Amino acid sequence: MVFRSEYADVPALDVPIHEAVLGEAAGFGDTVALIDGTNGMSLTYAQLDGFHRRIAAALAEAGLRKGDVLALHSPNTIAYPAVFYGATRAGASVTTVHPLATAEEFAKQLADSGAKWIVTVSPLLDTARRAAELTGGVQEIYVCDQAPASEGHTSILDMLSSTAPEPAVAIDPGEDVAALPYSSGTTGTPKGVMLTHRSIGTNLEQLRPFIPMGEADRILAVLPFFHIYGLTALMNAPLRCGSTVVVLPRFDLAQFLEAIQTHRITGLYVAPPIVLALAKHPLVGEYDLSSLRYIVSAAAPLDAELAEACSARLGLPPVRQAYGMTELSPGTHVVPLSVEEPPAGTVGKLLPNTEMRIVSLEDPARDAEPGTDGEILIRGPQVMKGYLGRPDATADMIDADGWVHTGDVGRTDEDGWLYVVDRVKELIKYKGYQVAPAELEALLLTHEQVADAAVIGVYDAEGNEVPKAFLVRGPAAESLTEDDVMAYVAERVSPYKKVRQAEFIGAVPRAASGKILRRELRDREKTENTEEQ
Ligand SMILES: CC(C)(COP(=O)(O)OP(=O)(O)OC[C@H]1O[C@@H](n2cnc3c(N)ncnc32)[C@H](O)[C@@H]1OP(=O)(O)O)[C@@H](O)C(=O)NCCC(=O)NCCSC(=O)/C=C/c1ccc(O)cc1
Repeated sequence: MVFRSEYADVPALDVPIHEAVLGEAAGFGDTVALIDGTNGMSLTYAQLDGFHRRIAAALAEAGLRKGDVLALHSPNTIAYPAVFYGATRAGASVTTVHPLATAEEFAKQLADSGAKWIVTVSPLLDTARRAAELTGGVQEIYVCDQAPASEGHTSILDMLSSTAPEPAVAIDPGEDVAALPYSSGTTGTPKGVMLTHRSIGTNLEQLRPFIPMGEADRILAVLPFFHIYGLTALMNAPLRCGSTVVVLPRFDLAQFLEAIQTHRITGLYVAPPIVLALAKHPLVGEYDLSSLRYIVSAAAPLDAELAEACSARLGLPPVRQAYGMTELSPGTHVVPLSVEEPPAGTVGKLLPNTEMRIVSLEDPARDAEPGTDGEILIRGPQVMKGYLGRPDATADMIDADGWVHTGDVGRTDEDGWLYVVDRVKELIKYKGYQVAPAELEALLLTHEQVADAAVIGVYDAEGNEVPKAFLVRGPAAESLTEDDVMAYVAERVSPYKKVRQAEFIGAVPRAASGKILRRELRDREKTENTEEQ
């Protein structure tokens, strides 16, 4: 059975993303577009419009051409949007990079995406330089700020006085890639997700009616712009509507609460760990959060009781969930703000122009019985173009009829509300960040004393899903401890990918094909936990 959206279709947005978002910017004039929540510096819409055009001109003058890939390697700053839209206006695809990526992780992304240009911030310049050295291929590294440490690198602040002509690049919104975020999808290591101007823009149109934004809205951007969630909900959507975006570079609870109070924030887009803090942390009571009108949570499963505790404590309507994934630009479901009492735990209803199937877990060729659990399949204009340079991985993810196999397990109720209940993909979600078991397993096998390794997600005492490694000792590795191995990994990956639990076992369970039997490890984990209780 194909579920279709109950909402009327919206037209595809067939313009480049910088036009879709900043088309009205000049008209918003002196309205404040962006505020740095750490120091109060701000940019108006007229400045954002002018600055992104100058950056486009300077990049084109430096030799950036349509189809080039530019790596944007920065925490959230007020300069981030100007660089992003400047790059797309010059014809680039922007690959967004985690600011805490190690040089080796960054180098892999540079090599895979073929990036020729890097824009970073001076505190991260060393990592960017090392990554560029490891790959070759990078023509120039720019910085967003000005600091003695970045001498010899052009700052985008210098670009603002460029007198070069603004490039007029012909962009085909349905074909040309605007953003190239990395995601591991349902299996394997991170891959470049090709999101076209049209898929991102149309998804903005699909989402707009349900969480409307306007000039009076003040949105807090603490989730990262480099993930499609932040890029869409915290950058593209509010800047398109003349709202004000208050930007924070990382999540620090006191700074976050202070920013809500000082800037009279009206809307929060968060992930479950922030809902937890808002529901439980004593510090929350010390701030005036009365400006808040709504909270949206996405990126990972949100416990219904926790959501209820959060909205009750803050005197707000229920926390609205949304569902989607990077490969879907990202949204497919949302709980509309206009629905006052959505059922507890739902991630929402299908967005316009979007279709869904829920297929049997035993026999994917069959639909699951109505109301029962099955894998969620999605079709719609927000589906990615594919994984860059990986036709096989793309074909595994998008079938011949255009359905994306999400790897998430869900069911609907009789009113069409979707509930996500489990996951069949091997991916681990640490606080809404993807951790690919295959990537950690490959790294663990580079440890001289580890003979074999498998990684699955387990839950820690706070209810966070965390990576756990099952390890087989190599010969002469009797003295190797779990802590040694965890420290080895921690030195080589971004902090969110750390292995946070480990256990030695006799052998990793594998199928005849060599494939790790993760279910056996999960069952083993469950049995051990039951025995402990
Ligand atoms: C704000 C969070 C929730 C919590 O932050 P945290 O507590 O600092 O933890 P981190 O996970 O960021 O950091 C891991 C470690 O790095 C450390 N860290 C941290 N920033 C630093 C630092 N700048 N220096 C140095 N150490 C540091 C941090 O202290 C921590 O240390 P440790 O635990 O001791 O290893 C953070 O995890 C976070 O941003 N998560 C969300 C990720 C995210 O946006 N995912 C979206 C994927 S796309 C998607 O799902 C789309 C859905 C969607 C669906 C439908 C829609 O309509 C729209 C969207």
